[in-house]
Amino acid sequence: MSLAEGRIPVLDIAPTLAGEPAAAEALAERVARTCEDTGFLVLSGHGIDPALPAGCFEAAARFFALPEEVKLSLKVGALNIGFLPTGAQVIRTSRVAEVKKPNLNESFYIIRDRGPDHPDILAGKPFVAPNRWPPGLPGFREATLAYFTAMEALALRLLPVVSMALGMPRDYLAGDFRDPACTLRLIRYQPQPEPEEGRFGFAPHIDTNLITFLAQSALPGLEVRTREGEWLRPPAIPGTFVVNTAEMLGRYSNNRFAPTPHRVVNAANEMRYAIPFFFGPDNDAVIRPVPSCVSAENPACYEPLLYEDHRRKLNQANFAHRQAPAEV
Ligand SMILES: O=C(O)CCC(=O)C(=O)O
Ligand SMILES: [Fe+2]
Repeated sequence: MSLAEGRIPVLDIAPTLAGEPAAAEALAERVARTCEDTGFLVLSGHGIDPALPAGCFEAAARFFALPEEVKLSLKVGALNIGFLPTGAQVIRTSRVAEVKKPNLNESFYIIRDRGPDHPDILAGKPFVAPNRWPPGLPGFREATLAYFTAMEALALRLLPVVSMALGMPRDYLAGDFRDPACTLRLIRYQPQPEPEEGRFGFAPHIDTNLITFLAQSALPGLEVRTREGEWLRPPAIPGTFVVNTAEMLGRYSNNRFAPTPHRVVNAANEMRYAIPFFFGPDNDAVIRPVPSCVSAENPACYEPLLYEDHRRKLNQANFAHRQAPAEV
């Protein structure tokens, strides 16, 4: 086994999903060890029909091939729902690197699908609004939502493993994930065959949710920074998912499972596509370090945090169109 494979292990979750005795405990142990190190792992045996990510990648390619004016008519507004053109995201909140140049990607964000008369929308709940579906793309909505639904279900089935990896009872986190804030982001990266200082498909960053699921992209480009400062590529095994820990798991674990910086450079001569699924807590969940990760010697590093407050702050910092002109 190469060093990279050892630090980003491939974990077969089929025994856990089948409910085999002691499988979830054994998986939780391996997850914990990896989360203490790189925070990246690869899932096999997940039971997701390969047609679902394939259909979502295909939908992404069809969307980004639309004329620019059609895509711009779906441009994100106050919330990250819809189209984010190239150049609109600068990771100002990165603690990893000073990032000044915009990412060389364009994105399309989809959240849980709610019609305009959905009770959450009528109630004015924060961070909910109808999705912005592109016209003239038959099957796009169905393919992306089928993928969204399958990934949310998988994430919820793994939540007990995350609780156990934290050293808590299997249902400990369930109360914070009754209506989890999930986002499916379709991404197209421009080719970047010539390296350029400080220019990335996606600049070094950590994810801000709980855990992220990445169906394997057809092209390489994703790199993960170890604590020693080396950049590793996760094993690119077709049909698996790369999973990474994000900021809220860092908070729950009182930094025991600190999220790991990662970046994307698409050095190929063609477009690279990615379809990350971001799984996060309920918007009204209050994230606190869990008791098993706090002690007299290791006091809580974080105050309780309302997840929607966290999202509000990020929403303003990283996206050019939501900033006061003086800050841009
Ligand atoms: O494109 C990828 O492989 C990773 C994308 C990513 O890190 C993100 O969207 O947060
Ligand atoms: Fe990321």
